[in-house]
Amino acid sequence: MSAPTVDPTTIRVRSGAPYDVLVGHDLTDRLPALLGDGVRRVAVVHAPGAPFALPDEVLAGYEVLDLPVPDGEAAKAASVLVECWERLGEAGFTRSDAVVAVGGGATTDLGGFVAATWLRGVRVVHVPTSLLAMVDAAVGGKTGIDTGAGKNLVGAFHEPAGVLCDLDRLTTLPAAELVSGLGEVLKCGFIADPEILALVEADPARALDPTSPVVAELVERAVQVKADVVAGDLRETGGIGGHPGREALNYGHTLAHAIEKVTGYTVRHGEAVALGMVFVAELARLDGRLDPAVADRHRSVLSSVGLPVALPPALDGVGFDDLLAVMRVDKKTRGATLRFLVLDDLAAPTVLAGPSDELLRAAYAAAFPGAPS
Ligand SMILES: NC(=O)c1ccc[n+]([C@@H]2O[C@H](COP(=O)([O-])OP(=O)(O)OC[C@H]3O[C@@H](n4cnc5c(N)ncnc54)[C@H](O)[C@@H]3O)[C@@H](O)[C@H]2O)c1
Ligand SMILES: O=C(O)C(=O)C[C@@H](O)[C@H](O)[C@H](O)COP(=O)(O)O
Ligand SMILES: [Zn+2]
Repeated sequence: MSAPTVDPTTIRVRSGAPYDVLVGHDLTDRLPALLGDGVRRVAVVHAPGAPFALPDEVLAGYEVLDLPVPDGEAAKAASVLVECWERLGEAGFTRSDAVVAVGGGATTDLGGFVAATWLRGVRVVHVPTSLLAMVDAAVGGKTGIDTGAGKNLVGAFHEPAGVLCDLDRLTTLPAAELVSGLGEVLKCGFIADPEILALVEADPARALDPTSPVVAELVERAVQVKADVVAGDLRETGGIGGHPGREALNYGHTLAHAIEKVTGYTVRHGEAVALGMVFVAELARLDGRLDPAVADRHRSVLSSVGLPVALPPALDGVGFDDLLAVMRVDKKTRGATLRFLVLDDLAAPTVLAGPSDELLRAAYAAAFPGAPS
């Protein structure tokens, strides 16, 4: 059942071409306003199934090209992208037409990349359906697909014209996916807004209830963090005043992406980010920059909502060297120099460039005692 209709919270992303992220209940009928005037035809990129359907009345004013794509990470493949291009070509899709991507972060990443590449860029509006996509993937304009060498290695920056975070959609989201989304929410807490950590710590059960006002506040706060960061450094070229800029949003992601790749994407993104944050917290602690109590807070708050802080069975038999090999092709790597986002303190992210393999190994052993090297 939907909560009573109230005006959504509007978060403006003040980047290259400013746009709004709407957060609230019962918002689907706002889609035409986000698409804007002059759009006659929409290509709806969506995963299969009822949670990713848009009501007929919302699309009534448009000619609709239905573009179903595989569920989850399987959508982020070159073959799927090519199939979408073929469909757009057959339809004669023009620059006055628009893409609408409805789904989790994998769908919005793929749909955004379709929009970024077709005719060198057409309008896209995201309708994220997972917590993770609402707070992160659909906002900020990073789009892309995976390759055999790793995650998100091909992509483009292409900002949406608007983002519709209808919290009612979270009621069908599987519990494990909500938990995964909390991984990115808590990341925002560590890098920028510690009130997020306090909200979750005060009552973890409410953070796990998609109908609770706490979840609405967490979404709003995490979107605000992302909006602020990308407004300052849209293309990840660097921050100012010692802040790492957009790379801060990559907190925990260097190890996370390697874990996702070596496990064939069977570990959820937010789960992998949780493990990656436990790792970089130990890295920062061993490097003498992070108070041990803050490092420990990673484990406590992540585990309080059921995020993993110990290596899952999917990593059985995987040694640190296997992960290190994948981390060497991370986008933040420069030549042979690996770079990790770490914290000097809560809300004080910085880049640690070129840590020795010994330090990395020690941090991994401290984070995950007994793990194979
Ligand atoms: N572009 C970015 O800035 C950015 C940021 C963070 C993550 N990402 C990417 O996002 C992806 C992860 O996103 P995700 O966690 O949403 O995963 P996902 O898109 O794979 O969705 C996870 C699962 O949840 C299901 N689901 C989604 N919404 C649902 C709903 N309302 N009801 C029922 N089921 C629903 C999907 O069908 C899927 O099975 C990764 O590929 C990650 O790299 C991108
Ligand atoms: O928006 C960003 O910038 C991020 O880094 C957000 C991350 O949560 C997200 O997973 C992103 O897709 C990772 O980007 P990548 O450039 O490391 O592939
Ligand atoms: Zn992420």
